[in-house]
Formats: sequence, C-alpha cells, structure tokens
Amino acid sequence: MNRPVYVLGTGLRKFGKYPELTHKQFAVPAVLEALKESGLSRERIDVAYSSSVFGGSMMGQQILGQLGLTGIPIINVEDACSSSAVGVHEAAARIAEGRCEAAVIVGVDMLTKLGRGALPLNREDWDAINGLTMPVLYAMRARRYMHEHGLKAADFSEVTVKARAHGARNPLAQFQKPVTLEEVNASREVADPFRLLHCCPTGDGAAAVVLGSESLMKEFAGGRPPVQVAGTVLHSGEYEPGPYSMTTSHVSSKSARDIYELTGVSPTDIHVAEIHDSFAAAELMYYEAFQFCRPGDALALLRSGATSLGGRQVVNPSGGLISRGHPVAASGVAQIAEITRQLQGRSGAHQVEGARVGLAHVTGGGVSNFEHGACAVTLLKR
Ligand SMILES: CC(=O)CC(=O)SCCNC(=O)CCNC(=O)[C@H](O)C(C)(C)COP(=O)(O)OP(=O)(O)OC[C@H]1O[C@@H](n2cnc3c(N)ncnc32)[C@H](O)[C@@H]1OP(=O)(O)O
Repeated sequence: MNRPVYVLGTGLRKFGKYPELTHKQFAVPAVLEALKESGLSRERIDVAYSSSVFGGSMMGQQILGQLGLTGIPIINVEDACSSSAVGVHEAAARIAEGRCEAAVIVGVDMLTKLGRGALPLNREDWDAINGLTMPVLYAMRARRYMHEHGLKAADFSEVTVKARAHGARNPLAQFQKPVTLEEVNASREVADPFRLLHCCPTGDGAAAVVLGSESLMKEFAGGRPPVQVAGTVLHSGEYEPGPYSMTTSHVSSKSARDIYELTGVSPTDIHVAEIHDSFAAAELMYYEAFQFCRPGDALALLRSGATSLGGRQVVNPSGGLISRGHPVAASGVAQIAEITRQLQGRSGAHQVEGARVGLAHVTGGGVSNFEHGACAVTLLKR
C-alpha cells in the first residue's frame, strides 16, 4: 500500500536564546500551532514522534502529555541533527502504508543550556577524544575542498553573506541582521579556515508538523494549497574501519540520487531547498551533492545569484542553519515546515515566488568511522 501523504500543519518558533524556558515549555506552542493549522482535533492524531538530542529522556511524553495527546504511541527519535526529519520519514511511511491517518512530529533543543563553546561530543568516541568537534571536522573537509577546487577561505564568506541577507527577511530567524564580507572575514577564528560567522550558531529552537492522509487533507485543507510529501530518503554513512575519507559527502550524494529516483524529480525541477549549511563550506559541497551544479562549480553557482532570493533555485531562503539557527533536533522538522510554507506562498519577505517543488536536507552525527550518522532528505510538492 502506498498512499499519498500531506503536510497538514506547521508550527515554528523563532529560534534564539530562551534561558528562562524549559524544553517542554518552548516546544508546546510549536505543536499547538501545527495542530491548529491542521484543523485536526487531538483525537484524530494516531501517533507522535518527538526528538531532542540534549533535552533528556522521554521528551515526547513530556511535551505531548502537557497537551493531553496521550494514549497513542509516542516515539522518541534521536539521530543527532537529523532526528526530527527521521521522525517525519517514519511518520510518512506509517501513513503511506495505511497504518495510521495522522501523525504529529516535533523537534526541540535548547542548546544555550549547554553553555558556551562547541557542542559536547561522546566522550567514548575515538574522534571526539582526539578533538574532532563539529567545527574541526567540517574545517578539515573545507580545507580539502579548497585544495581540490582552488578556493580561498574568504570565498566561503559569500555563503554567510547570502544566508544572513535571507535571515534578515525571516522574522523567525535567530540572526536577522545582514553582514558584509568584511565583517565575516574579520570575525574571530574558530577552526581554520572557519571564522565565527562561517559557523552556524548554537541556540534554542522548536518546530512541529502534522502529517496526514489524502482523506484528511481533503477534509481539513483550510483553504491552503495542499503540500504533498512526494518522497523521503534516509541513509546512514557506511562503516569504514581504519583510515577513511572525511572530505567527501557520500551519504548526501547517495541520498540526493535516491530522492530524485524515488520521486522522478530532477535537480533542475527544485525551486527551493533548505540544505544543511552547518558551516559555510558545506553549502557549496551540498550544491554538488544535489547536482545543482557540477563538482567544482558551486562557488560560480552561488556568485551567479541563482541560489539567492530572486534566483532560479533558491537555497536556504529562511537563512539556513547559519542565520535561522541550528537547534539540532529542531532543524529537520523546521526545514520541512519552512518548505511547506514556501510552497503555499506564506513566507512573506523571504518568499520564493512561484515555488512548487522543494526539498529539505539534514545530515549529522559525528561517530568514528562513519561519514555521517544519518542523512534525511524530504521532497515536497504543491
Ligand atoms: C555531522 C553534522 O553535520 C552535524 C552538524 O550539523 S554539525 C553542526 C552542529 N552545530 C555546531 O557544531 C555549532 C557550531 N557553532 C559553535 O560551536 C559555536 O557557535 C562556536 C564554537 C563557533 C562559538 O561559540 P562561543 O565561542 O561559545 O560563542 P558564545 O559565547 O556562545 O557567543 C559569543 C557571541 O558570539 C555570537 N556567536 C556565537 N556563535 C556564533 C555563530 N556561529 N555565528 C554568529 N555569531 C555567533 C553569540 O551570539 C554571542 O553574541 P552576543 O554576545 O551578542 O550574544
């Protein structure tokens, strides 16, 4: 059985710093917003998926219990940055297979509670013991990319300038102030070649979506254009014992190939994408993984303006992880909510005009000998 699945509702909190709130307090309004948009009463929700990497055990029960959404399966999903997109992947499969009619998926993380500095890593992991924090891991990949394609560190700054220009138009972004190339290049060094403004920030965030079957979509469309989940793909990296390459994005390239094959959509059909720009260099690498350009042409694509608002294939209109923010477990579902609103023409000053096909890509999890822990891609169509 393979039934169509739709996004019935979205809930997005403004990302930022909320030290006075608990995870539960911050996430509940996102779920309420998504439920309200969906038009579904709580009794119509069959299953819930909840993600929080740093919030602690049973976060789903804490959030949904507050809303009286109990007595249904509540499944807590942890797959680092991809966590809540994995929840969407699983929920969509349940609905497509006819095992349920409606699901709510929520992601929340409050990273400011962790204090300053890089995100804490697993102290039993070999790479982590050797100091491979996320900025360092991506810095190594960026150095290799510079070597292979003749880029300078300052070239990555152009990604940040675009991200911050987009974020400045998004009232829900963590950073809403544009920056200049000079400001990015003058920001403090974090991990060569990255400076502070090449990195996504740590911050607090929560987002939710409600997915449902076609019959529910018809019953509760609420006057908004229906947005279908045309396909989802989930891959974990290959395990490679011994020396392995950290400089390529095999798992994202494989996920991109698979989503195009699964949906019959080609790279040039994508009008809008939210791509995992955790560090500025990553956005360029992922242009190539998603075949928006040939290997080595990513900087030229960026400079052409094609991926900026007003361009033909806009990447990260929300500001992406660099400007909208990256509260780990909230990011995947936030991207999917963002693309849904884009396809429905509801994105205000950062609207991609005429967008009908969009994708969300999130990848993460640093584990020794794995390229990435999990990469999730969701393709949405109006
Ligand atoms: C495998 C995968 O692919 C998984 C992934 O997604 S990897 C990505 C996961 N996320 C990360 O790794 C987060 C990356 N960023 C960081 O670790 C941190 O931002 C950092 C280490 C670069 C800086 O942290 P820090 O030095 O402790 O800065 P902090 O004390 O928090 O902030 C100082 C100021 O700089 C600002 N700031 C911090 N990080 C910033 C950033 N990345 N961009 C812009 N401003 C930033 C803060 O807002 C703050 O400003 P105010 O004083 O005005 O509030």
